[in-house]
Amino acid sequence: MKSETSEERIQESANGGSTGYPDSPAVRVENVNKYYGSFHAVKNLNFQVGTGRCFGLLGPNGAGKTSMMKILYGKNQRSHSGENTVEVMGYDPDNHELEIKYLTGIVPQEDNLDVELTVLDNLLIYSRFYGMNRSQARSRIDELLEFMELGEKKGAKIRELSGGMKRRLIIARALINNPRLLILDEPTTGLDPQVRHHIWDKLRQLLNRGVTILITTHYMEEAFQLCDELAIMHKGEKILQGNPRSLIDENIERYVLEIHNMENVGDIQENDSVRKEQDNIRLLFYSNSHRELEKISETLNPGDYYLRQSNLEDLFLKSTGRALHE
Ligand SMILES: Nc1ncnc2c1ncn2[C@@H]1O[C@H](COP(=O)(O)OP(=O)(O)OP(=O)(O)O)[C@@H](O)[C@H]1O
Repeated sequence: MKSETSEERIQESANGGSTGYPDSPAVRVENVNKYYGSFHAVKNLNFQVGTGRCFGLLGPNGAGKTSMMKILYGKNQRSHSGENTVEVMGYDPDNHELEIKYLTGIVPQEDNLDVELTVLDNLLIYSRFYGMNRSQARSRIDELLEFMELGEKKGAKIRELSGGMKRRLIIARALINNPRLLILDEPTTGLDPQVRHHIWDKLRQLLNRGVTILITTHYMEEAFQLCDELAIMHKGEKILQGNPRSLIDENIERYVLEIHNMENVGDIQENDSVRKEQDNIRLLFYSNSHRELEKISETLNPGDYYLRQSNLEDLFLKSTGRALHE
């Protein structure tokens, strides 16, 4: 039996909703598709997000990440082209949008605050969507502004805030109903490194409190730092999934020699243990043997190259290609 009143729903959300036991996934996606007309934007997607875990969706522009996220919170209808399942905290978004609204917090890609209103009024208006009374809302808002370190901006108009403050406020807003699942679509795009690190720290604190996080990002460092697991999408399809460290270890050579000045580079060939890649500004040699790459580097000017461990960005480019997508 589901809760009837908004207060009960908020309480239920605080207690973990319909999936308040630790082993059940917070999100389950099986064979999900999304068509826009005849365009196939999400293709047979499958993944699960464990309760209290951080799951990342990565992919080039147009890969289908936002389309998938919107399906989860009911802003997009999935296409029913075959047997498929979507469950968010145990609910199907097709017929339980309201329940999901009470259990999740959404940080959309765009800043959709009301610019004419103050920080406080933006949050108060949002609290009404959850049926919170004014005193309940005010104490929650104070708590959240303190958490996101925006207390001093309570009376400020939105247009007086920096980009970083607006993003922090949108995260605070998404937490107003004490959600068990937080969905963030590129939460730190365009922000300076200090704000980005600040937001990562807050997201880690939420994870430590048991909140489940689903995030899309174009920042590989962000995905590596935060995600227990991630899926890389390409043209609507999932092409890789796993723990970030394991994905790197299992899918790309350990070391890379990056050559930035290609003017004086002779014709270095790839061989069985060295793989060559090139983009407009760099020549890259990948190998599991540090020594092999060192040997190549000995033929170069010291300032022209960089020998390092390969990372998530190397894997991302290897798996989704170096050509522009959209
Ligand atoms: N409402 C829509 N109508 C038609 N096509 C759409 C619509 N929304 C998205 N698309 C298309 O679906 C594809 C996937 O878009 P989506 O926004 O899901 O990608 P994304 O991976 O989130 O990209 P980005 O990283 O740029 O945000 C794109 O080709 C996009 O143009």
